[in-house]
Amino acid sequence: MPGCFSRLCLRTSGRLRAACQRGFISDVYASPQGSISTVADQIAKTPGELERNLTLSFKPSSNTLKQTSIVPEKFAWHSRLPLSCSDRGVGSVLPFAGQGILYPFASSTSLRTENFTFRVHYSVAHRPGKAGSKSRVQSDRNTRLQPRGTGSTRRSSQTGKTRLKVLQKTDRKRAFPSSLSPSKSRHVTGVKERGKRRLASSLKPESNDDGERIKRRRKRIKAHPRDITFKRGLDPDTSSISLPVSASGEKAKEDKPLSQNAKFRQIEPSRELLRQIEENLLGRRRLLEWRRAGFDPTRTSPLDDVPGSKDSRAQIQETVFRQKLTFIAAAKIASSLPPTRYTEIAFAGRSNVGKSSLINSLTRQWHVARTSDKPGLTQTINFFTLGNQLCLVDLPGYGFAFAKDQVKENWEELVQEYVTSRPNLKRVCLLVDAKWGLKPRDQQLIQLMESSRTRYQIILTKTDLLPPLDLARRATQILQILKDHRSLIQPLIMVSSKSGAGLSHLRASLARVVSGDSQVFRGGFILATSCGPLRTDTLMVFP
Ligand SMILES: Nc1nc2c(ncn2[C@@H]2O[C@H](COP(=O)(O)OP(=O)(O)OP(=O)(O)O)[C@@H](O)[C@H]2O)c(=O)[nH]1
Ligand SMILES: [Mg+2]
Repeated sequence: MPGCFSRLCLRTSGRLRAACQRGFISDVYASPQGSISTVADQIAKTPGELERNLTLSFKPSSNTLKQTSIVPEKFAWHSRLPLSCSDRGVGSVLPFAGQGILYPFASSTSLRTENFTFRVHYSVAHRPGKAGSKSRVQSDRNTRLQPRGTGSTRRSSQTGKTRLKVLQKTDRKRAFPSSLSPSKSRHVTGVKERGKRRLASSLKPESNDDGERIKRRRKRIKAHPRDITFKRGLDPDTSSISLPVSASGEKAKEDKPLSQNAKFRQIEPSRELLRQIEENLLGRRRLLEWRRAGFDPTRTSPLDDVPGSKDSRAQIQETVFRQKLTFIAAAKIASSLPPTRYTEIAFAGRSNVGKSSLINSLTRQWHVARTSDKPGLTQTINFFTLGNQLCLVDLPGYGFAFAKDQVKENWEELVQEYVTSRPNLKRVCLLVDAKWGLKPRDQQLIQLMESSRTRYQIILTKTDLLPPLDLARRATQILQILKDHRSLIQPLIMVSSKSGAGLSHLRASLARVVSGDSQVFRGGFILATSCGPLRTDTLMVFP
């Protein structure tokens, strides 16, 4: 019985939470009010009485801990069973039996990181319907099946199971006075408890006596706005589209303008692009797929390793990217920019898009450029030399960042000045998060570079977070938006610093900057042609 408490959720005033999925707390959501650094527990997967230690390392920034509660987020059928919890950390715990909510009221107001160990005791009953395992939950669930005001059951004298039977009988009589076949009725009494619930809903009448269609209520799962686990990487406020059904039964498609999400899904990517994504294992993939292709998922940036190789550094194809990456200067103001000795390639984009990570993974020299999951870490223009030929420039990001407005304005102005007036800047790699696509601030920078004739190339990052089809749509969408831009350098390249997918393409493309034979192609994608999925020696352009 997997996934009993499939998600636990830690909330502080509804803003701070840690989600637990498939038995492990895997995602951590932080807020400006505090942060959780480590959460570890394995939640029950088998029926029975269980006790577990749930340890949270939590750093409050104000007296927020008082309101912290642990809530099983996805209420499973057994979640009404009593839970109990005792506290071995700071504060006390009030078990809220019957509701499945644990309230640890902590008295601590210190701003230090604290470890709280909760001894969570929960009893997990057998699944309803299995022999000898009728529980209180079962009858609770059955009670919920009963619509209000039917009057067909008497609470005091009937068990949940009997009530369900009576309810089904009366419902069927009303909806299908004579049409229900005997075989179907046998089926109704024969199926297990879970099946009964589905059947009961399927037996509901779809139209009344006048032939009018009755609106069926769609079940909407309300997710936390920052929870993108089951979303397809699109705008959070446009995730669910329901087309209303008019009285005549026609869908009012024309009346309502399509949402951003619906428009996005209408994009049809080309076959070449889809093939390229498949061949290079771009997009969100299972580890199994990586293994089948001969990659070792335990390595850093695994898809950037040629299968079977032991020395990953030696496998970097473009010789220029094998050389040592050295930090030489950081500029906060225009006057502190270093002299123009090297050919420069700059990495621009929104904060947290993965600029610094890309510089590290391109050279496979980790931790040279500093990275963080907090937007706004890079606040100066950082120059890194690669041998004596090339300089990779890590620009501060624009958009949301944890920095003062004045500081942000200063660095944004500096970036604009740098990309428009630096004489030895040969290319700007404009990084776009594959999940969010081009944003207005990206378009502003593009306009600026168009007017100053700075050459730029679009690099889609974090491609490992998106399903392959959505990734292809995103690439197509961006190329459509930018199809008439003159300074845009093709091809658009999709990479993931985490998985290493697409990095060899980017190296090949950037190596041309050094050799001086970069061209502006009009509308195309690159396709790798070689023996292995990532041995890209030949680049072809498909218009
Ligand atoms: N899943 C995934 N995460 C990534 C990828 N690239 C970067 N990240 C993560 O994104 C976060 C931000 O990365 P950075 O390289 O610091 O981003 P940045 O653009 O330099 O950010 P600023 O310096 O704030 O402008 C880090 O937590 C990285 O681990 C990627 O390809 N896939
Ligand atoms: Mg950075």
